[in-house]
Amino acid sequence: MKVTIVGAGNVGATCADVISYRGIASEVVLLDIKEGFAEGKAMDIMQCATTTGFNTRVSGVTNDYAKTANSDVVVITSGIPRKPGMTREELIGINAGIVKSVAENVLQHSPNTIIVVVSNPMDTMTYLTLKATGLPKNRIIGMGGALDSSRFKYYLSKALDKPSNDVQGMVIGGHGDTTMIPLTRLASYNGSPVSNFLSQDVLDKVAADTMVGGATLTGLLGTSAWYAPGASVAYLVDSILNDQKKMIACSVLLEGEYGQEDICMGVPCIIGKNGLEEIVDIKLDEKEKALFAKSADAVRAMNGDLKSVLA
Ligand SMILES: NC(=O)c1ccc[n+]([C@@H]2O[C@H](COP(=O)([O-])OP(=O)(O)OC[C@H]3O[C@@H](n4cnc5c(N)ncnc54)[C@H](O)[C@@H]3O)[C@@H](O)[C@H]2O)c1
Ligand SMILES: O=C(O)C[C@H](O)C(=O)O
Repeated sequence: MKVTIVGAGNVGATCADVISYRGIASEVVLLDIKEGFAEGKAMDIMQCATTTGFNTRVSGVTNDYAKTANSDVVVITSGIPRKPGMTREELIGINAGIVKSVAENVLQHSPNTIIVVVSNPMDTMTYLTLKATGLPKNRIIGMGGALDSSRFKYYLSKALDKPSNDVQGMVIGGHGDTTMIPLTRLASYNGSPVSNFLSQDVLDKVAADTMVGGATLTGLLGTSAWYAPGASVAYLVDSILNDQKKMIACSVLLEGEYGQEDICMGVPCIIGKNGLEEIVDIKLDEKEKALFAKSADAVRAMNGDLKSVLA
């Protein structure tokens, strides 16, 4: 199976590293516009093959889309990341043009591919990719919820003082500091509701920390995060390539689901060899439904800024 990752920066290269290390795909192509950069990242990753024992072939190219031909999955991580103090939404001006041209280029050589959109503001970039390419909704998947959910489980595990892998939880809604919806009511510690162990105040703090999880890391690192983002993309790609049918919160086109139309937002999705295979209705309560509607209003307002790019 072949995966192309466009944008060999922090997230793209980490994703390539995790995919190869875990043997998720037989071939990974990294593509970047910076001369020699993807080639260098690929060479560095390939020099781990004997020490970590993987067989994936990783190569890098400078803007040569012919080398990406017949990819099963294409991941778009090209574009600029935010700096401390910025929101993801402020990236739209530069990233919209990049994402649109990248999506058009990859489809020329991989017309049947499934596209995973990572560049921010991710929900709007996913919507843009869908509108610009006209691909069916199952083949355009935005990655954000997998990452936000992993951060949610991290903060829950810290509050519980128990291992992350014993904690279950999901974040839906927009992938933004104010639009994410960590579902604390449904989160559990090995099947027991976390509210059995944590007070409402602590749960509210966990949700608040989760929502600004990316901003916190951006403040610490000076640019946005990459280890968990790269690993989250690899997790999603694994579910596609190996037809795992995992339920993962992904940004996909809603056509009535969760009360929304003509918008891409994070909802629980079954992800398999066809990409998006099902949107699962997890029965939100009235409060969660109201939060989802408010989140949708914000994402829709952001999508309004795409008019000139889509014209
Ligand atoms: N959805 C998420 O959960 C999530 C998580 C982390 C980062 N991100 C986003 O992913 C994007 C990348 O983040 P990063 O930290 O890897 O940034 P980065 O600056 O390290 O890497 C971006 C790379 O894209 C390349 N690039 C720019 N324009 C290109 C083009 N037209 N074609 C090919 N390559 C091009 C750059 O040369 C650079 O190497 C940002 O927009 C960031 O906000 C999203
Ligand atoms: O925070 C960012 O800007 C990058 C990414 O969306 C993240 O959540 O890490």
